[in-house]
Amino acid sequence: MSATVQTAPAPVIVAIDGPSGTGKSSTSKAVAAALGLSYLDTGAQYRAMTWWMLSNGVEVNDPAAVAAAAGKPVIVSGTDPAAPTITADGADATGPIRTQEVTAAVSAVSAVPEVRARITELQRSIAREAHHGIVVEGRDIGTTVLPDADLKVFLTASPEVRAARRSGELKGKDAADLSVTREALLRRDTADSSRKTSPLKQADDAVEVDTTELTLEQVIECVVTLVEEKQLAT
Ligand SMILES: Nc1ncnc2c1ncn2[C@@H]1O[C@H](COP(=O)(O)OP(=O)(O)O)[C@@H](O)[C@H]1O
Ligand SMILES: Nc1ccn([C@H]2C[C@H](O)[C@@H](COP(=O)(O)OP(=O)(O)O)O2)c(=O)n1
Repeated sequence: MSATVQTAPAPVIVAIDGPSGTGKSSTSKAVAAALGLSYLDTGAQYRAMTWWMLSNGVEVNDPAAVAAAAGKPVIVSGTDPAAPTITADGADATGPIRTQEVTAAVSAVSAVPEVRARITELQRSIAREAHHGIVVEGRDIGTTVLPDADLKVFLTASPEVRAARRSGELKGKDAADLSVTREALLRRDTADSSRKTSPLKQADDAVEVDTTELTLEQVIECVVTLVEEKQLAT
């Protein structure tokens, strides 16, 4: 009698990059939940680093001061897509990292090479430890952090649609009008795309998905299909 040996499927690594408001977080969480994978929001890590610096009196527009402090905070990400968490030195950073103050400072902090080196190392170790696979979303995942990812997706959408999505989220909190949100978003795109160290950029082997005319459900379905196709091909 011959025994059939069942081998667990190899962990799948999915990189989802793109500018703000294209749907990276919503899509990545849903895809990870649907496929039983872990989830990592790398933007939350840069935001947590920025929040820690602002809270600890580091001059965020002084790259030398930011570089000197980059090794100090202990940043921990919980990777359950149903309840992702983020802490800095043990303090819950979930709420504070979404303030306008952090959003306005995060591009400057994340452009500093010492910050990127530290957080990139953290991201790679989280991906290595994800035994069932992981969806990692950010700006430089496909190009720099996980260049050997099994699937790379680059989400895009028109600036108008992205601003409308963001401003829909802000209502009742930091209500900013649409044009202010649009300008802030485009400023951040320019800063993130033009920095020297691992700028926001589509990887050569990424699949581009323009979400302008798609519902969130359609984007999720499209990415789930792309992951399943990769899994079947290996
Ligand atoms: N395809 C879509 N259609 C409509 N709204 C969307 C779509 N994708 C995302 N959203 C909404 O837009 C907002 C920003 O999405 P999010 O996933 O945070 O984007 P990102 O992580 O790229 O900044 C959220 O409120 C989300 O629900
Ligand atoms: N892999 C990453 C992820 C984010 N960043 C930086 C640049 C982004 O403007 C900020 C915030 O990222 P986040 O994904 O939270 O931003 P949005 O949700 O798209 O507004 O962090 C980065 O430099 N590299």
